[in-house]
Amino acid sequence: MLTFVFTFIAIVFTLFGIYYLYAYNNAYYWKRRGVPGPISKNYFINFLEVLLNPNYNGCFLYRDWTKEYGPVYGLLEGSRKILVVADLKLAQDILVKEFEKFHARKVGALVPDMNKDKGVDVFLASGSRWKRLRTIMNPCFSVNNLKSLIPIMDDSCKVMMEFLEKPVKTKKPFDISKYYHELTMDVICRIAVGQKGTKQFDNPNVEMIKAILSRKGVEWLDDLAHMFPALGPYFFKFLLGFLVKFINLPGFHLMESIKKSIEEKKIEKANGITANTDFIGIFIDAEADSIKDEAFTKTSMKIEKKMNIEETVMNCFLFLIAGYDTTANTLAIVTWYLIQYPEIQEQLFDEIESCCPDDECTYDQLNQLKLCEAIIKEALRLNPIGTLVVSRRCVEPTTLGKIPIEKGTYVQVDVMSLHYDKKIWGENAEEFCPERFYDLSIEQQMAYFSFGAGPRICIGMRLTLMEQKLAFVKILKKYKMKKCSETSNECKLVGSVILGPENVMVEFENRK
Ligand code: HEM
Repeated sequence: MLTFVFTFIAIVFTLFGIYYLYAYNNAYYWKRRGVPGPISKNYFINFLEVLLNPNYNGCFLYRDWTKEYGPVYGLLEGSRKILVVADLKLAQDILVKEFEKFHARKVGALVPDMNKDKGVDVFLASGSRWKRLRTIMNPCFSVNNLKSLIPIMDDSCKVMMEFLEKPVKTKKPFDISKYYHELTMDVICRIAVGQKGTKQFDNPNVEMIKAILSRKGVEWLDDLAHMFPALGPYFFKFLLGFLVKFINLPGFHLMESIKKSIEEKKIEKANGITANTDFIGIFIDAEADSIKDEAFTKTSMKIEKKMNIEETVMNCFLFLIAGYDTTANTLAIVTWYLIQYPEIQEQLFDEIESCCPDDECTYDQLNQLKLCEAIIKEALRLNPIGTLVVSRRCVEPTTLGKIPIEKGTYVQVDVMSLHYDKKIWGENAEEFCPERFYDLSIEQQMAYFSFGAGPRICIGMRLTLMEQKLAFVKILKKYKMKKCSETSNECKLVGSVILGPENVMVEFENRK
């Protein structure tokens, strides 16, 4: 027995020692290449700094380290080698010019296998598979399709206005971001997954997606998988598969309800009941069992405009996640600025009155709201809520500047630093100044990364701008939004992947 115990202890110590040597060696990876960067006190994982700081989003850490180490530095997240870039030329090289070498994203270890799994979404996909999915999705966001979605958005906005009457009547401050979250979930469920009619304040998906985005499920498994790559993703995927039998994971329920919606939609289509404007309709039209992707090139490539059923489910799921919190948080952030700058709010009201005189507005009228668009973009410049996803994985060895980049290395654009760079945005870089968006220099246009850049730029950008404009038209035509004693003095962002204010307390005053 004693021999067994000693052998066991010896094995554990040996394994730990081997791992420690591997991690120690890894920790100096960037240093050996002459690239500066933080070497973790525990040697192997800058990741721990991130994990131990759940309330301090990674994008703030990247910004702090840029101040300390300069615009290009290396770090480790578990075993992952990350080059952080706050240099505009390099960022453009990665996202645009050298896209063929950086067409993959930085994604978690437990996500589906791009080459083997049948269900992969456009966000996770890379190479030919990404190009095929993106090509099929583009029609969802064409001008004609966006125009056809306006009546649905308009209806959801009207319902939000009815809900808003209650807190306004009480004349007490209230948190407007709750209403925005209900609105944006309503819109995305109606246009993406075939929800019939409105479900505001009665939509279980709101809480479900909040839970998914807050990473309170089994995301620690993903972190562990990055720290112990020698165990391989299959070990952790197996563990995940085992755990989901005991843990109530919100993602799985949502997936089931999406599958049900797809089946219903297929029956409706077979009976000629529905039009093809919603996203499921467009995806179903592309449905096929066998798909053959060609080798990836940036330009010449034959694309099969087909999608299997598993991809349809995954992409509908993605749209719910990508289109809900982002839009709601931006509406909340913009509202915070509008109540801090009442004179800008009044200019916006004048613009709305002049461009959209009636209760209902058209796509072209919404397009004329230049100040509104500038306000949204400036609020997102100062508060880039999705910057962690502006990252790529190198798929072919190359050099960036003078730094050799191995296949498999990750690059992360430090959007926060670039958006506040005085050399690019001028001395007033830290101020809220929407007019700057009327006349951006080429350099400023290239340095604006709130929606990413290059071929993988946010596919939903025009949709979210349209939805937000419509929401502000409805609200500002009826109310003045005002600061109150409970309004926070700063727009402090919280969150794990997508950032947003914890709340935005406001008071509304009737205009008439
Ligand atoms: C204010 C709202 C939004 C913000 C700030 C935002 C931001 C972003 C960012 C930063 C990216 C990464 C781009 C890159 O890597 O270069 C992205 C990608 C993406 N976004 Fe958005 N987004 C918003 C709204 C939406 C909406 C409404 C949808 C869909 C309904 C959407 C769908 C997507 C998808 C599918 C991708 C992945 C594109 C690809 O990999 O090809 N987003 N978004």
